Amino acid sequence: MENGNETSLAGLSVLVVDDEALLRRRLIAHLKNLGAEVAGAETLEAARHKLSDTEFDFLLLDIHLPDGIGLDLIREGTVPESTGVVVMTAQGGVEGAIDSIRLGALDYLVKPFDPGLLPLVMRRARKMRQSSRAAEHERETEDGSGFYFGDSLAPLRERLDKIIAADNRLGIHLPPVLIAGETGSGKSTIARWLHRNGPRADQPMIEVNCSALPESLAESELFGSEKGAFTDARATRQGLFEAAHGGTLFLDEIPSLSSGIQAKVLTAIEDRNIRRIGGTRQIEIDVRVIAATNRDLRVAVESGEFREDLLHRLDLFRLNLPALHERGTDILQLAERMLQQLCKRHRLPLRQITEEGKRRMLAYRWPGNVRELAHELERGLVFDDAAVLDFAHLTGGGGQGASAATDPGDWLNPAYDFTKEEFVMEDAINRLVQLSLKQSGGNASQAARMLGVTRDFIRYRLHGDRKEKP
Ligand SMILES: Nc1ncnc2c1ncn2[C@@H]1O[C@H](COP(=O)(O)OP(=O)(O)OP(=O)(O)O)[C@@H](O)[C@H]1O
Repeated sequence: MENGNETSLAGLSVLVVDDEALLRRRLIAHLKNLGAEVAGAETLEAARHKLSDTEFDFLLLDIHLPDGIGLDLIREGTVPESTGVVVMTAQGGVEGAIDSIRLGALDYLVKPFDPGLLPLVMRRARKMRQSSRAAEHERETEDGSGFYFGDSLAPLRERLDKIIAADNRLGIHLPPVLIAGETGSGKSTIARWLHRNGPRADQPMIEVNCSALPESLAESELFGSEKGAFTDARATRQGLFEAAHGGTLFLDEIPSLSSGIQAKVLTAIEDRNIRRIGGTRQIEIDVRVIAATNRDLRVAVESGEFREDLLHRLDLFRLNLPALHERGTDILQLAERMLQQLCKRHRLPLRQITEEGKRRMLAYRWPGNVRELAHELERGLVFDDAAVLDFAHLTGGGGQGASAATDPGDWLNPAYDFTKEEFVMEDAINRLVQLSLKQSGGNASQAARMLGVTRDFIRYRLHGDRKEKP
C-alpha cells in the first residue's frame, strides 16, 4: 500500500471479528504477513472491548456471531467513523451485505474468499473513504473521532484547519509539525486527528515512542539496516521512515532521542532521504513528521539535551496543547462526554456529576490531564456505587490535589489552612518552578534568577523523575 508495494499493509491496524476460529486465525496470519497490526475477536462482546481500547483502521466483520449480528456494532455506534468496515458474509447472505453498506460498511466479501484479495479490498475501501473525507471534514463540528475541542481548543482547531489547507495545496513534502503539551493532554490524539483529516489519511501513520526506544536500537528502527550491517542483521530491514513513506511518522517524546539520532532525523527531514545502516544507497522518502514533547524544547536546547537546528526545523508549525486545568469549564463538557462513552462501554446507566463534584473538578490541578480525567471517571463509575459522582477524594490533596492553592500566592493568604489543605512542600516548589518558567517564556536562566536559585536547580526540578536532585 506504500512504497509502491501494492500488497503491503504496513502501518495499518485491523480487527478481525469472526467466530470461526480457523478462518479467523488464517486471516490474522495472512494480514500479519502483509505487515498489518492485527487483533481478533470471536464475539460481539469481545469486539466491543477491543474497539473501546484501540482505534483500528479496519474492521473485518462477520455478520453472524454467537451473541448477535455483527452489524449491531455499527448500529450502536461502537465503531468509530475513522474505522473502515468490510463485512464478511456467507453465500446467499447478500441482503445482509446490502444492509451493511447502507449502514456505512465500505465493502463486503462473500465467504469463502481468497485472503489475497484483502489488500485490494482495503485499498479500494480507503479510496472511497478519502473521496468522502472532504465532505466529512466540513460536517464535523467538534470532531467525528471523539476528540473534544470546545471553546478552549478553538484556536488550535483553526490552526489545524490551516495546516490541513496548506497540506492539501502542497500534496507532497509536507513540513513537520511540533506538538507541545503536558503528559496526557492529547498530543498523540491530535497527531492522529491531523493525519486522519489530512490528505494522507489513506496512507500509513507510524507512531514511535522515542522514550521507549533503546539507544542501541533507535537508529536501525528508524532508518533500517542492510543485511550484514551488524551481527544480528541477517536480512535487510526497512526502517520506520521508509515504512511511513507517503504517510506520517509520529515521533512522540522526541527529546529522548540521542543527539546523533536527532541529527539523522534532521537530515531525513531536510534532504528527504535516508540511508540504512550499512547501506550506501540514498533512499528517497516523502514523510510528514509530527514530533511531540511534554518538555519545553527551548529549555532542553539550553541544557544541551536537544539540538537547536532540529528545534528550528520542527518549530515551523507548532501546536501548543493547554493543560487540562487551563481549559476552564470545557473540562466539564469533556467529562460529560467521556462519562457517556464509559457508561455505554460498561453498560451502566448514565450517571450525573454533582455540583460539588464539578466544583472540585474545576479546582483540581489534573497533573495527568485528560488521561487522568478519564481514569478518575472510570474509577468513579466502576468502584463507587453511588448514583452520582462527586469526586470527594479529589479534595484529599495527594500532593497535587484539588484544594491545594491554585496559585502560589494562596499559600501566603492568612485564610489558607495548612491543616486542612495537606500542604506538600515538594509540590509548592515544583509549582514555583513552573510558574517562573512560564513567566520567563521557558528561559531556565531567567527563571533561576527570578527564584534566586541556580539554573541546575531548575533543570533538576524539571526532570526530577529522571535525575537526582543536586
Ligand atoms: N480533547 C480530547 N477529547 C477527548 N479525549 C481526549 C482529548 N484529549 C485527550 N484525550 C484522551 O486522553 C488520553 C490521553 O491522550 P494522549 O495519549 O493523546 O495524550 P498525550 O499528550 O499524547 O500523552 P503522553 O504525553 O503521555 O504521550 C487518550 O485516551 C485520549 O483519547
